[in-house]
Amino acid sequence: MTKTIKNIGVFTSGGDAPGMNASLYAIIKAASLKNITITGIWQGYDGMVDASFTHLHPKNLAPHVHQGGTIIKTSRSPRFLTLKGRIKAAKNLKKAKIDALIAIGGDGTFRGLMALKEICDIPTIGIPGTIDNDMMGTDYTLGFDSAVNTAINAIDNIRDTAESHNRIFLVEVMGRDSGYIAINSGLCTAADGILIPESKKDQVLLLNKLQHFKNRESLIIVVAEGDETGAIVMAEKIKAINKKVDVRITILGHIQRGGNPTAFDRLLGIRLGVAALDEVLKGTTNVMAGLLNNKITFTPFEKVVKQHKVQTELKELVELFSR
Ligand SMILES: Nc1ncnc2c1ncn2[C@@H]1O[C@H](COP(=O)(O)OP(=O)(O)OP(=O)(O)O)[C@@H](O)[C@H]1O
Ligand SMILES: O=P(O)(O)OC[C@H]1O[C@](O)(CO)[C@@H](O)[C@@H]1O
Repeated sequence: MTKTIKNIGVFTSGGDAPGMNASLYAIIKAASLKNITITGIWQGYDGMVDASFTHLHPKNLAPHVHQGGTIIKTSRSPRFLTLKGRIKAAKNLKKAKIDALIAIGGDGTFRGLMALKEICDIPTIGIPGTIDNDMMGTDYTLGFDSAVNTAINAIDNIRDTAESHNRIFLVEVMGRDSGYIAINSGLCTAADGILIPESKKDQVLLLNKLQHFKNRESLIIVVAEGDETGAIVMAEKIKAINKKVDVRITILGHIQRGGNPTAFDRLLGIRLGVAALDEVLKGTTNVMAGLLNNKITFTPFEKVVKQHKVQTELKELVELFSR
């Protein structure tokens, strides 16, 4: 028989992402209306290993819905990667009478929940929270839309100075293994080239175009962090084939992880938060709540692996606009 769930542990893990606070708020608000206690676990898996727990009330979260980051903090926890660390975490959850877990994080976070399952039968549900948008089982991850908008604003600013000097700018955007931020921000800023890890053709197209480039106009090239060469090496390649070009590099970095979440990310966080809560209360376990074709869907963690493929339609757009 499924154990009655009265106390749910909630945590954020991996890279923070705008929309995490909105999602936490939704979970806590919905839980309070069902008389369910929400225990916040500080700093991701580190808080589980250290028994760093706190009671959360909707009033704690409502003033933070519009803010990026995560008020209960996050971590990449090497200790939880060890069996010793996970055994300690499982004991702490039991001692704190936590009956179920909701985790907001990326695919690494869900791998962590699968590892925990081997030593502890607590039900777990995941909410995709990463700016990289690199997960199966959802069209969008929390924070992606906000990160893309941040990158677009930055690239728009760079465009002004690039135009004024007729320079080539290589703008590196985040995405450890994924080109989604580069594709969306590049297309929305009319970039002249978009380099992503999922394509091998992109560099060839760009270098062909730049061979005879005269400094009579500017060019914006958006490069994904996870691209096989990256912005710095690419700048060298460009200078090697065309000595006349004036190239500058801007690495946007963690600026893309912060800032207020967009309306899309706030609403996504709220929808997935409430759906995750309802589903875990039904006794469902080891699934991630996602949004597929604008419908809430639950996908087993085993299938939520890094998504290295980009839709053909988007890839074709990248090639079209890189010519
Ligand atoms: N195989 C695993 N076994 C146990 N724990 C894991 C495993 N993989 C990841 N974790 C835990 O999950 C944490 C978060 O994973 P990771 O750092 O990969 O971020 P993520 O959730 O993928 O988010 P992001 O996409 O923002 O990087 C890790 O620091 C580690 O503590
Ligand atoms: O938090 P860290 O360790 O700097 O991680 C940076 C990585 O996290 C991500 O921002 C995803 O959260 C990647 O795009 C990036 O490569």
